[in-house]
Amino acid sequence: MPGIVLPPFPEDVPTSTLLVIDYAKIKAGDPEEIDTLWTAATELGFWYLKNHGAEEEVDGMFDMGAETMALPSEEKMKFEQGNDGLSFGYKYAGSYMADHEGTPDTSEFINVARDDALGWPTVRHRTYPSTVNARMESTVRPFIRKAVDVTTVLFGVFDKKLGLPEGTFASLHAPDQETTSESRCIRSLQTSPGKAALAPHTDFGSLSFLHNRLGGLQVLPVGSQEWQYVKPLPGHAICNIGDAVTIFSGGILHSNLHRIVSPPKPQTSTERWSVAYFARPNSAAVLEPFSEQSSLIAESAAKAPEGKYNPGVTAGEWFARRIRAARLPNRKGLQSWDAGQGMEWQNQKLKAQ
Ligand SMILES: O=C(O)CCC(=O)C(=O)O
Ligand SMILES: [Fe+2]
Repeated sequence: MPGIVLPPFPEDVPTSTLLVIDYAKIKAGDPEEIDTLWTAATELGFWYLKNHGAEEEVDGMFDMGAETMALPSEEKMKFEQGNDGLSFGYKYAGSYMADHEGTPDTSEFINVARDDALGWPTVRHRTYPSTVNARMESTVRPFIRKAVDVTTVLFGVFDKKLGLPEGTFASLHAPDQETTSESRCIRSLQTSPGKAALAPHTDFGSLSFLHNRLGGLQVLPVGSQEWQYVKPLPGHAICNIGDAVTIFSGGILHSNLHRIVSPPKPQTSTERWSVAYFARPNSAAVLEPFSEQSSLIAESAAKAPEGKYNPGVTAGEWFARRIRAARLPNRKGLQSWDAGQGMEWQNQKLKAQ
């Protein structure tokens, strides 16, 4: 959104200090930068990423999101995700639960499957609104390609640090394998004070590459009782670890709880938009620690309570279960809320209320 001056992020709200990682240095193999990335990925599980080289594509994605959300509701609803565990397509605000009481969320999404964007014009999963199709080649595919490159480089660091054979994580995110990986544009509508626009959750997949212009994203660091804002920094992406990578690493890499609330004053009445890419494992990959390939992982997994990192499902099944459980029309009381929130939720449930 070039040219639009946004109100500043305030100085007087609790704010998380994320480490800043220089992607150019990571790519060049800088050992100090790699160590800082490792600290970020194993402690908070969130970090800023600068010099990622995707700014132009990200701007295009914000435009695509705005064009799509401006379509008449009945047009968007032709591409709605439904209640069967699919996340590609349009999600209307109010289709997810924002809390355990079943309050409707206030975030609207347009998600495009990696496989549909890379395979365009062949339809691999589903079709999309005209505004997405019009930008599939000029915007969506280039953004997804950049995001795939960035996440692949970061996965390479995780292979090395975890003592895994080179290419382990890359082959779990192979371009020729079916995946739930997707791009997302979000419009979050204002909520009443104290209510989330998107419920507390850990991300389902492997690694998220997020772009914010306004505040509203909050993290709940382990051991903290207080939600902390993540301040958007121009040109910096926000990256975070998802549950699948926590499982594969036997808990070494950390997926942290986060949520969206209304932007803090003086940003509150400005409409909030985000753009993201979610790298997720091949749908057929079984979610379990790579204990046989790495003694570090074996050691860490052995310390965890029985079954914690062995959900006994594939990445595709895990993902569909969580999406189904997040949908308000599928609500069956507290149980379905819990099932939708992910791994960290099980540990920090009480704190997050
Ligand atoms: O909009 C944001 O800042 C975060 C979105 C998010 O957490 C998600 O879509 O999983
Ligand atoms: Fe998230």
